[in-house]
Amino acid sequence: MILNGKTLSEKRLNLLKEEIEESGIHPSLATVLVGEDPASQMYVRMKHKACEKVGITSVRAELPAEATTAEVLATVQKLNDDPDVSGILVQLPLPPQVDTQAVIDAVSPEKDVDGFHPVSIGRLYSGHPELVPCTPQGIMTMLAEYGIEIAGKNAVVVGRSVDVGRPMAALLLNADATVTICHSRTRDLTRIMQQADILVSGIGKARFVTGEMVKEGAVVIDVGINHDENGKLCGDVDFDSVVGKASAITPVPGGVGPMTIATLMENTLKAARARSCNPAQ
Ligand SMILES: Nc1nc2c(c(=O)[nH]1)N[C@@H](CN(C=O)c1ccc(C(=O)N[C@@H](CCC(=O)O)C(=O)O)cc1)CN2
Repeated sequence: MILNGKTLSEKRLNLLKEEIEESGIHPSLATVLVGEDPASQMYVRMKHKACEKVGITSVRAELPAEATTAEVLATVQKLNDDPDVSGILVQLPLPPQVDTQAVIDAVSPEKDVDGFHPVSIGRLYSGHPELVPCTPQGIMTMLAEYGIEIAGKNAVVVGRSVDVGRPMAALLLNADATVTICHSRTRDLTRIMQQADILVSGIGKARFVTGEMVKEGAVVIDVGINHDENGKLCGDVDFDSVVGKASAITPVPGGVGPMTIATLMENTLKAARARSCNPAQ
């Protein structure tokens, strides 16, 4: 079974549009883009397009590639203080001179629609998530929508990044999977991957995961955004060699990526709802 993130995200966005119309709430998302990285520019454009589709107001802050940490922090602070903004998204990666963690820490936890703030991460790891990072939450939505059971399964997450690997592991743990996180220093990586009922790869190596690394019937989730030697977009998973072995697999493109955007829209409504209950925030 191929898990179609493109179709599913469209379905979720249509539902969200209705929900927003009926809610009487006016969510708004502010994006912060520093520099002119073409991929980041494209992702930000996709986010604004999704906002338009579902009825979320969106505003953009753009800073030059040479912006300092202080300048980015001042932009975030302005958005924190703006009562018309319900969610703030700082597009990553930031240029090397900017202190990324300081910027993440500066976003008000109530507006942290990316779910990267330490408060959001703490809530997630304590088993009481509120705003959860969009890519892993999008994967959980996908698993639920396709009726894939998680409780009691062996889940292996390859990659320990703050935006994908770590929150993914926490979500799977909260859903009662037995979770192993692998990383660059993991020994016997192939043997561990072969034991996975659910395998999530977010390591950023083009077509690294091949058929012999995957257990028969495994669910394989590909978070990779890579380009192969011909410049073609591809994931971490060698789709052609894995598709025959997996019981379910996400393609790249058209798998996890669109779910990231749909989840961002859902998080923005969630943040706006919380503010409407507690306008003093
Ligand atoms: N602040 C954040 N920065 C980044 C995040 C994030 O969640 N928050 N994630 C990634 C990039 N990203 C969103 O920002 C993202 C990546 C890919 C897609 C997507 O839909 N990709 C398409 C293919 C698009 C193409 O043609 O290249 C797909 O997979 O089908 C959406 C969002 C890093 N930064």
